[in-house]
Amino acid sequence: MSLRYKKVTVKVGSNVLTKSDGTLNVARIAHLVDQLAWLHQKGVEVILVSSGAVAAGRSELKLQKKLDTVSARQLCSAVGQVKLINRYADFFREHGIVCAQVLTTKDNFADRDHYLNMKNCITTLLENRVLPIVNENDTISVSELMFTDNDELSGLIASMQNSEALIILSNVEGIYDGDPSLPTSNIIEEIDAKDKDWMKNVSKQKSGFGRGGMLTKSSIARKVAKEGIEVHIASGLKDHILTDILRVDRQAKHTLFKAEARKASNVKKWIAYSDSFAKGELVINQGARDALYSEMATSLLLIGVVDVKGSFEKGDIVKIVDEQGNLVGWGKAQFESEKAETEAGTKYKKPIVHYDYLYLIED
Ligand SMILES: Nc1ncnc2c1ncn2[C@@H]1O[C@H](COP(=O)(O)OP(=O)(O)O)[C@@H](O)[C@H]1O
Ligand SMILES: N[C@@H](CCC(=O)OP(=O)(O)O)C(=O)O
Repeated sequence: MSLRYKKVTVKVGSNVLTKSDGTLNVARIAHLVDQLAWLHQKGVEVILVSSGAVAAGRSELKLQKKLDTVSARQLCSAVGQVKLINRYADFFREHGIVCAQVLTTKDNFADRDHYLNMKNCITTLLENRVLPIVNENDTISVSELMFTDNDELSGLIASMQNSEALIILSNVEGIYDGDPSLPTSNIIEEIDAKDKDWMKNVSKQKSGFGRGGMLTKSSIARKVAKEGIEVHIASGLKDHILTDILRVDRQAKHTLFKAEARKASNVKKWIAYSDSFAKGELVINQGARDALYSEMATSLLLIGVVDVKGSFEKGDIVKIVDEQGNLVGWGKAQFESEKAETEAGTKYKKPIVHYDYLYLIED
């Protein structure tokens, strides 16, 4: 019996791990661990991104007074993460597997050094046959600098670790072609990452304990699939779902985002997730935009830059927008903002962003 992948990132949403009364669904966690352990024993490298800390903490605490959102999140996650990780550790131990807790914040990916440090941490765990369990550190995350949700974090981890697949387990069977609560809606079984049409059916609606909803899952899934990683969105409430997705002799109804054949380089992957760390902005004209989107690998030259906003140093990430303010992509600046400003619109030879350090969002 063969398996589809040898290296996967699995993300589990809060609603899979909690019951409707908010308490941890211990039987569900045990069943997920059984499947993850089976994969681990078959030699698959697994990284688990698990939500559920806030939900687990909330059900444990009897709050004496009403707290503001930030304090409540800090308190609940600090208490809940301990409960959650202990459950995982106990269940994995029964399978003879050592797991590890990796708590992170968006800041830990801010520059290339931090990013590579995080990558090294997870790689070292995997090399030592330790199963990493990653979660955002909500206790110390600053609201404005948080991941939208753990879907975004799992996309980043899958990309950073060069996983072959990202499996997102939620409380729905996949992406529906209409309102998920209507009997007339059906699961879209396969999505081409280039296609956008189906997105109109995805609403902002989210489940009881979820943070981002299907909308973030969808856009992250597209982004990750375009980097050459297959993305499966499936129900974590279904028995054997993980093993059914990985075993070639099994099938399970869910949504698959087909990976694009072209694989992005490691540096481009890092830049793809660096939007919130951009220090400045380059406004480019239509000609430059067309050149960047042409079939040829093209660097951004200053001749096509009409405005330089903000202050940045050589090596900083800059945002690239068109004259209408639409986002074109991000890149690593080859020189500082002052020089870019002076030379903007000129035939200055050295590109402000080299193609190897340029990530374009598609239109
Ligand atoms: N077209 C759609 N197909 C599936 N789910 C959808 C769609 N539009 C909105 N949703 C909502 O997205 C929810 C899942 O996202 P979320 O609440 O973030 O879960 P999780 O806790 O797993 O991250 C579903 O429970 C559903 O209410
Ligand atoms: N770090 C949070 C995760 C919040 C979150 O993204 O939840 P979800 O949308 O259910 O994946 C927690 O552990 O509660």
